[in-house]
Amino acid sequence: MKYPLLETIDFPSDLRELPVDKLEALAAEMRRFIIEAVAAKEGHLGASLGVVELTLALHYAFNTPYDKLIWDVGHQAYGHKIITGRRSVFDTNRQFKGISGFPKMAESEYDAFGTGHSSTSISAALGMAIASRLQGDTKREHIAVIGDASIASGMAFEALNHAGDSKANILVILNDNAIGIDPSVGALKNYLTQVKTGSQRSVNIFEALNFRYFGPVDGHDIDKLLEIFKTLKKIEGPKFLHVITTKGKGLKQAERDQVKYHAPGKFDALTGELSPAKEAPQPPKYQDVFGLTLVELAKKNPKIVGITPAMPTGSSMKYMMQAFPERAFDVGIAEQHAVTLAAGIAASGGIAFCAVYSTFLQRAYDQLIHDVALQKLPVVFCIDRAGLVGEDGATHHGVFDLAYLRCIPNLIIYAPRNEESLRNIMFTAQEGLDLPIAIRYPRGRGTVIDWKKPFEKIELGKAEKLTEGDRLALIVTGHFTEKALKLAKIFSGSIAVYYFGFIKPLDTETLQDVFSTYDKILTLEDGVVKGGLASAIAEIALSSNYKGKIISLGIPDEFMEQGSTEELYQSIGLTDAQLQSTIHELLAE
Ligand SMILES: Cc1ncc(C[n+]2csc(CCOP(=O)(O)OP(=O)(O)O)c2C)c(N)n1
Ligand SMILES: CC(=O)[C@@H](O)[C@H](O)COP(=O)(O)O
Ligand SMILES: [Mg+2]
Repeated sequence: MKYPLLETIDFPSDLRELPVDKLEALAAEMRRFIIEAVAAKEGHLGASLGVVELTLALHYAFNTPYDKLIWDVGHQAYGHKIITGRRSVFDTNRQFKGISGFPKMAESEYDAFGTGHSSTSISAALGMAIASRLQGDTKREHIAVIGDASIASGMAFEALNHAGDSKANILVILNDNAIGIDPSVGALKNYLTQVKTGSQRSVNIFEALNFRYFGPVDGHDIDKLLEIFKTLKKIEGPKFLHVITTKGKGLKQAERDQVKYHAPGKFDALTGELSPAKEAPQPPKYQDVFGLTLVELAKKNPKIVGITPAMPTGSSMKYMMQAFPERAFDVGIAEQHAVTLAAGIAASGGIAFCAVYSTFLQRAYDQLIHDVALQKLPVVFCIDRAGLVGEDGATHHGVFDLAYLRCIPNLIIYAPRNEESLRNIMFTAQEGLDLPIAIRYPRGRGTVIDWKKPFEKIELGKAEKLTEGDRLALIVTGHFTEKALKLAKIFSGSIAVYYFGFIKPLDTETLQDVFSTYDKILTLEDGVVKGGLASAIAEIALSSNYKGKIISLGIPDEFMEQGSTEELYQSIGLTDAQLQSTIHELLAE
């Protein structure tokens, strides 16, 4: 047997049959299992390696699934999945039609709450604890395992504030490894460092919030964890356990380069070395174009300030942070704060470029409306990971932004068709706007660009006709414009491609031309059709009494699961080949 102990554990009930002295060996097997699985299939590595002992100790000591265990973010729950009925399908982790890379209630009764976005676990656990109490069950434990970066988020603080003033049976376990995806930031991080080094002698802030505080304890010492859990199980009410772990524990490279090995892509399971990069020259990532262009612009424009909530590497804001440490801020997992901080900078004459993943910007919706748009503060939102993101799945796809932004007055919304137009809109925005702008672009690489090409100012609100064609108007936005151009080539002379970079303000003049010329319009976008570009066009078509046919392609009205973007496109008819046959049918009508 490759994993003699692990293969005997299908569920936590099996685990609880093992003598305690076997748990360390089991932990070593679990670690090896995770390393082999992630090396081959990719995924989040460091976080799961760091909580192997904690995972085993929790399921050993507590009566899951009766006791509720919630993993904050959930990217560290691979070990949990492996011992809760999913070992045999773990090779499908994050794959199309496979298991999710995050806890998911529909997947297992052991996944007490679905996660993916951070800092929700304490609120959810508290809600469950209140419900248990109301149902007369005072014995059930409700456990939130939350990382040091995630606990610094406002939402986690709101929950601590509430929980500490309750009698709820809640155990908050702070898994402190001093890093998020990038190094943790902020005063709380400094405080936690002082607690760990013993230099913090004043009041314990968690005790001050009325939690029974335990720790700090070595989170890789199973015996110690079990001993503390024994004590904690006897205590009713809110409890807080501070656990110290090492992210990437057990794989040398992952411990050494914790940022890279957060989600390292494919690597050699034996050596830990990353798979070599592809040899063929590749177009740059949108993220790098964003990050390097920002530095280029900031060199000339001292008003520019960069902000990212906890994603300096992912968004490439790190380039600005390296070049201008005084003018670029990683504010931690604090999307709401990031947006209002940007509003404050704009209110005082600065030009704030706020880089946020589309899915995480959902957190800051009120700030967008109330603090930015209502006051016409010209913040530049660089909305990264717009569209389908792939293997992270439903929690992370950035498909709602066009719909949720389009209804906000005063907001300009632009989706560059390639990296060159991303550079040009950034240039245009920093020249000075009267209104805020949201620039949305996808994860990954686009087309080859000429970095030396001088910037060109983009005319706000203007659509472009990119190809001539007499039978069908194809209205497209964002990076899907490349798809549209390929189609125009195939159906040469038949399809007129209109690139609507601006979803708001919408170029109604060009639209009227389209309405008066074509009796068939196809709209194409990588966002939800309901509320996005398609809806914008339909609204004007209705008010213009357009009598032709409009077909709208994009993300349907359902949550898309995980898979490669190509597999996901295939599942909704958006591959190049499927689009070609759709157009073929349309033209044949
Ligand atoms: C609201 C939100 N913002 C950003 C992220 C991206 N993100 C995922 S994991 C992570 C870092 C989490 O760090 P920590 O809580 O310390 O857990 P660790 O990875 O160290 O186990 C971040 C920023 C997210 N999932 N949710
Ligand atoms: C768990 C989480 O939220 C992040 O690690 C996320 O998976 C990052 O996504 P990117 O890989 O697109 O930066
Ligand atoms: Mg951490």
